[in-house]
Amino acid sequence: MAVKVLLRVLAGESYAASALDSALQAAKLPGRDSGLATHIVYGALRYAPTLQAVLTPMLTEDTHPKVRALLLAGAFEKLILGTPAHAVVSEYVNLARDARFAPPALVNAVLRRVALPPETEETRTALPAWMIRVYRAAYGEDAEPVMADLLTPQPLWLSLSEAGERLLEEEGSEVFSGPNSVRRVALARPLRESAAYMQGEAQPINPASLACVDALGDVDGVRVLDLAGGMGIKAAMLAARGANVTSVDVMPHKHDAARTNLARLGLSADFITHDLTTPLDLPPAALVLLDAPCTGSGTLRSHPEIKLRLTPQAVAQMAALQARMLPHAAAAVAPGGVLVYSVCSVMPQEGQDVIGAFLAAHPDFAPDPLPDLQLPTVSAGAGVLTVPEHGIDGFFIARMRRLS
Ligand SMILES: C[S@@+](CC[C@H](N)C(=O)[O-])C[C@H]1O[C@@H](n2cnc3c(N)ncnc32)[C@H](O)[C@@H]1O
Repeated sequence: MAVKVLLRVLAGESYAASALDSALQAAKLPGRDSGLATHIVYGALRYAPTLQAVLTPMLTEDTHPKVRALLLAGAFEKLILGTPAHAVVSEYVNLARDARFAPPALVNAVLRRVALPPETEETRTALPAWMIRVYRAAYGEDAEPVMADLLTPQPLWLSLSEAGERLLEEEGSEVFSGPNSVRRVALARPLRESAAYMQGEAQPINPASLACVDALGDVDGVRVLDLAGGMGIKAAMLAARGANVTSVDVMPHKHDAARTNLARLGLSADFITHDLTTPLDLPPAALVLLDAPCTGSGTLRSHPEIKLRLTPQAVAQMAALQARMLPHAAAAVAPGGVLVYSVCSVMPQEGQDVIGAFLAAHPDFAPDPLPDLQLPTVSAGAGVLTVPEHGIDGFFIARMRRLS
C-alpha cells in the first residue's frame, strides 16, 4: 500500500496526505500496520533526494515509475529505517514478484547493492543546494537543527477545548503541552473517529498557522475579512474567538468544506467566491487577513513531496500572484485598520520581498508591531518567520496598519 501511495505522489497525482488518507481508509489496516505504512511513505519522501541520488545511477531512463517507487521504499527501509538488509531484500523481491510490480531480479540486485552516498550538505539534509541557502539565510546558526528536524516524523497538533482534552484522554490518547491553545497529541484511534473531533471539541491546526490569527490581536466582536480563506481553518479559529468572519476564496468547493467543518465546531461564517487578483467589492473592515496561496515551502516536514517539485521558477510565479492579490486585500482595510499578510513559505520572494515592494508602493500603510505570537521567530524584513522546528511550520507573517 505504501508503494502504491508513493507511486501516485511521485507522479504528481496527489499530495501524500490525501493519497495516504484514502488508501488507509480503504485498506482498514490494524493500527500498527497503518503506522508503518505512514512512516514508509513520509520517510521515503523526506529522504527521496538522497535515496534517488544513489538509486538513479543503477537504473535506466526507461525504468518504470512502479519500479522506482518500490525501490525508493525499499532503500528507505534498508538505509534509513534500519530494517535488516536481508529482510528488506527478501520482502521487496516477494512484493515485486507477487504484486507484479517490478522485475524481481532487478529489485534483488539493486537493494543488495544500494548504500548511503558520501555525506555532503545536500545528502545530509536531503535538500537541494538552493533550498539549503534559503534556510541558512533565514535562520543562520539555527538552520542546521531546523533542516535536521524536517527529516523527522511530524507530530499531530490539535486546537482543543478542555472537554476535547478530557475526551481524548478518556479514549487513551496522550495530550502533551504545546504553544498557545494548541496541543501535541498522540492519538489512540483515528482522529475522525474520536469523540473529541466528532463533538467539535478538536481542530487540527499547526501552531504557526494559529500565529497568523494571533497576529490580528483581539478579534472578539470585530468584523474580520479572511481572504484566501480556503477550507476555513483560520476562519474557524477567528469565529471561535468571537469574530464576525467573512471568508473569501476563488474555489467554491472549499467553501462547502469550510461550512461543514464550521458546523461541526458549532461555528459559522459568511462565504464569498471571488478572484482576489481583481478588486473586491466589500465594505472596508478593521481587520483583514490575507493568508495567500504559496509554495508551502515552510511545511516540508508535513508535506515532504513539496521539495521534490519546488523550483526557483515556481517560487517566482507564486510571488507574482501574491503581489497581485495584496493591493486588493489592502483596499478592503478601513482607515486605521490592520492588514495581516501570511504565507506558509520560508522563501524571501514570497514573504519579505512581497511586503517590501507593497510598502514602498503604498505609503498609506506602515509596518505595525506584532503581538506576542508565543512561538520562536526570526525577523524577516517588515515581518517575521516562525522557526520550523519541533513540528512547527515555517510561516512568514507581517502586520501592517492603514494610516489614512
Ligand atoms: C494558504 S491557502 C488558505 C488556507 C486558509 N486560509 C486556511 O487557513 O484554511 C490559500 C488559498 O488561496 C486560494 N486562492 C488561490 N488563488 C486565489 C485567487 N486568485 N483569489 C482568491 N483565492 C485564491 C486557494 O484556493 C487557497 O484556498
